[in-house]
Amino acid sequence: MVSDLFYRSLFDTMPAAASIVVDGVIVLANAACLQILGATQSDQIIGHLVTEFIHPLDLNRSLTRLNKTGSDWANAPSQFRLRDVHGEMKMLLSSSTPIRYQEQDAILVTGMDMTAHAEMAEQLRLSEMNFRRLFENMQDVYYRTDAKGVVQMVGPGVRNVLGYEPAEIAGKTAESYYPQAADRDAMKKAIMEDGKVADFPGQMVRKDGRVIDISITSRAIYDDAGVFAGIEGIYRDVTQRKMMERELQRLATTDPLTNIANRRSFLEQAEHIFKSTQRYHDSITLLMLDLDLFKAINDKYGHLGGDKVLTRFAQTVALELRDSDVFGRLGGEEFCVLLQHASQEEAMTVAERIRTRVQELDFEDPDGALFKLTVSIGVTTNFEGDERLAKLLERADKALYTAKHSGRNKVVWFS
Ligand SMILES: Nc1nc2c(ncn2[C@@H]2O[C@H](COP(=O)(O)OP(=O)(O)OP(=O)(O)O)[C@@H](O)[C@H]2O)c(=O)[nH]1
Repeated sequence: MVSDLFYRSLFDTMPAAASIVVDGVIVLANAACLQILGATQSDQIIGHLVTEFIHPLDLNRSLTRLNKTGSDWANAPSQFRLRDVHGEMKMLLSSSTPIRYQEQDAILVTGMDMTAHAEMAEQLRLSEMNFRRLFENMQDVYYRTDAKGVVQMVGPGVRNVLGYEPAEIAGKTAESYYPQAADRDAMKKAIMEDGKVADFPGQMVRKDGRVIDISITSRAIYDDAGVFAGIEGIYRDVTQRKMMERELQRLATTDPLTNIANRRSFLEQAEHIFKSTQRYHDSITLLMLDLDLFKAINDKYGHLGGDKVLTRFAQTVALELRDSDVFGRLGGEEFCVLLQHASQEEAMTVAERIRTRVQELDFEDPDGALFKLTVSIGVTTNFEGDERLAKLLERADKALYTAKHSGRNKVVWFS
C-alpha cells in the first residue's frame, strides 16, 4: 500500500502547479502553484477563492469549466490568464478534473506556467505580422527559385511590377516573363561566379506585353551539403529611372538646337574611334564644315531666322551620312563629320555631295522671299604619326581656312 504521505510528497514536489478546490475555495496548493501565483506563504493562496486569481477576461470560461457537476468529466488543457498575488499577469495551461478530497467533492486543478512561452509566441506573432506587412506592401518583387530555375515563391509585388498574380508565376521557370536569354545567362553567370549580384540590369515582359527595365539583387542559395539549391532575391521596376537616365544622357550629349551630337559628345566619340583606328591601322576622314557668311544671314533675318537655317543645314547633312559616321556641332556655325573606312575619293564625294545639297536648299524669309546658303568644308585623313585626334582637327581647320580664302562654297582636301 502506498501511503498518503507518499502522495502528499508527490503532490508537493511535482513540477506542475496543482491545487484542490472545494466549493470554489482553494484548500490545498503545492509549491509550484505558490510559485506561479507569486506567493511565499501558503496562506496567501489557501482559503482564497480560485476566482481571485483568474483574469477577468477569462473568468466566465473558467467558471464554466469549474462549475460542472458529477464525477465523470475532465477539462482538457486550455490557456488561462492569471493574476498573481502581486497583480502580475501569468499564462497558465490548465486542466481540471473532479476528485474526492477528505470525503468532499473537490476539483483538482493542474497547470503549467506558459508565461514565457506566451510572451515568445506574442513576440513571434508581432514580428511575423510586421514581416507580412512589409512583404505585402513591398514595391519590389521577392522571389526564390530552385536549382532548375523554377520559381518556388514570389511576393505580391509581382502584381504591380509584372501584372501577374503570384500563383500564376510560382511553379514556372523565369522564361515566360524574363525572355532576354542574354540577360538571364549573364545574371546566372555572375551569381555562379560571385555568389550574388547587386543592381544587375535587365528587362522583363509584363503580362500585358509591355517591356520594363528591371534591376535585380540576388544571391545563390545552397543546401546543407553546400550544393547549389537556387536563387533568392528581389527585382524592381526601374523603367522610370532608366527613362530619366536616358533623357539626361540625351540632354547631356545633344545640341538642343539641331538635335545632333554636341561638341563634347562628338569629340568623345571621335576620340574613341580615332584610338581604335590607330590600334587596327585603319583610316578615318574628318570633315570640318563652316557656314558661309552666316553673320549676314543672322543680321538680315534675325537670330531666330539664323537658328532655322542652322537646323535645316544639320538635317540636310545628316541625310547624306551613314549610321557609322559621326556628326556633331562644334559650336556656332561650325560642324564636324567623321567618316569611317572611307578612301580619300569616297570622302571627297561625300563632302562634295553635302556642299551641293546645301547649295540647292531654298530658304524663305518672313516676307516669303527666297535666299541661299553655302558651306565651306575642310577635309583631312589620319597620317602616320598622328598621336591625337587634335592633329586631324588642326589640319581640317587649315583646309577649311583655305576653302574660305579661295572664295567659299568649296571642299578642300588638306595637302
Ligand atoms: N542664329 C544663330 N547664330 C549663331 C549661333 N552661333 C553662332 N552664331 C552666329 O554665327 C555667326 C558667325 O559669323 P562669323 O564667324 O563672322 O562667320 P561668317 O559670317 O559665317 O563668315 P565666314 O565663316 O567667314 O564665311 C555669328 O554672327 C554668330 O553670332 C547660333 O546658335 N544661332
